[in-house]
Amino acid sequence: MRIAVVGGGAWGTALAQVAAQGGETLLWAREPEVAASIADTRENKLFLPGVPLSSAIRPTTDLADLAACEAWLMVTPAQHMRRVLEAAPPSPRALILCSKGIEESSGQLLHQVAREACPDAAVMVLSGPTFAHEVATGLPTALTLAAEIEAEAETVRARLARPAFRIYLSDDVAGAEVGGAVKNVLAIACGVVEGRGLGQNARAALIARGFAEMTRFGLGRGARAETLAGLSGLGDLVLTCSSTSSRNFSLGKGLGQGRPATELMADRRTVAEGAFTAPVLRRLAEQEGVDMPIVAAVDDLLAGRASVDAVLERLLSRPLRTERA
Ligand SMILES: NC(=O)c1ccc[n+]([C@@H]2O[C@H](COP(=O)([O-])OP(=O)(O)OC[C@H]3O[C@@H](n4cnc5c(N)ncnc54)[C@H](O)[C@@H]3O)[C@@H](O)[C@H]2O)c1
Ligand SMILES: O=P(O)(O)OC[C@H](O)CO
Repeated sequence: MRIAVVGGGAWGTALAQVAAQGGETLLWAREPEVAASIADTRENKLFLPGVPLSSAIRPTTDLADLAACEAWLMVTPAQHMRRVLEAAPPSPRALILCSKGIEESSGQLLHQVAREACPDAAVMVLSGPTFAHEVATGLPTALTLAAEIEAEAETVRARLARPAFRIYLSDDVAGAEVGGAVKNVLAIACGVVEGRGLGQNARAALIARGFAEMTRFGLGRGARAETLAGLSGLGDLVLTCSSTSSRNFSLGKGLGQGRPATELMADRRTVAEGAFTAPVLRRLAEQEGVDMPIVAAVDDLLAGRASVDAVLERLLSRPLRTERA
């Protein structure tokens, strides 16, 4: 199975590094300087500096080259995936979604976007606690590959899995996606706690109550509770809420230190998906009557509608209730 990775950011480059262990791997990058940097120096200086890359990664900026590959790993930012698929050659056999987010314009999860754009492809979701720089340097990592057609998923797993890149199969596509999308918003909230100096107790409370929000939203979208409690949900939530290696956590830390979102978002070349997921997730939750107060607080902070102290007071003055509510 010939693999193409679509997106030359940190995660696309790390995934190409894994796939290249099993044979030549195409890496489509939007930026000519990224393709040139990989071809000339075997390093993605812009998005994954300092990691020597395999000679089996073949960089390109031409989407037409994807036609030669049976499986595409989609690793563009979530808001750009549909446009890239529409500009690419006709459907591959397998489309493996590795981005984390919800399409703002349609409110769709990415597997729904992919099905619309590529109706003939077997659509899968690959997600879990996976900092790109750790994967690219071969540190042990485990993740979930969710697909409706198990045989296709097994073929993809056989091509990609390595001892230090452990892939667990699931048939809960929506569940694997919801976890990755929602945890980015919650990681911003945990960053705020860190930046404002609110303490470790507050961060643990946010993780647990944030997980309750993720579960409520996910169950409403047909996700299963055990998927949300697995690698792509709780596992990724714990990782991203605990480290400044997370771009989402770092963004939240800046907000907690009192810097405005506009300043923190200006000129950044890397993507903090939670900033794009928060408004659409809040909108969907309100439409569907799902209580997500932490997500709403992050949305207000990002939009500059409320200060850290105001959202904190709002969260702390909510009525006391049972834990399962
Ligand atoms: N970095 C990680 O550790 C990691 C791990 C798992 C999942 N992800 C997810 O992977 C996705 C990509 O993140 P990343 O970390 O590889 O990116 P990045 O922040 O390293 O780089 C930004 C990427 O956005 C692309 N981009 C910018 N504007 C674009 C446009 N108009 N059209 C298409 N692409 C455009 C750039 O080409 C580049 O590939 C995100 O959804 C992210 O949540 C990231
Ligand atoms: O740096 P972040 O916050 O985009 O997180 C990266 C990955 O999603 C962690 O699994």
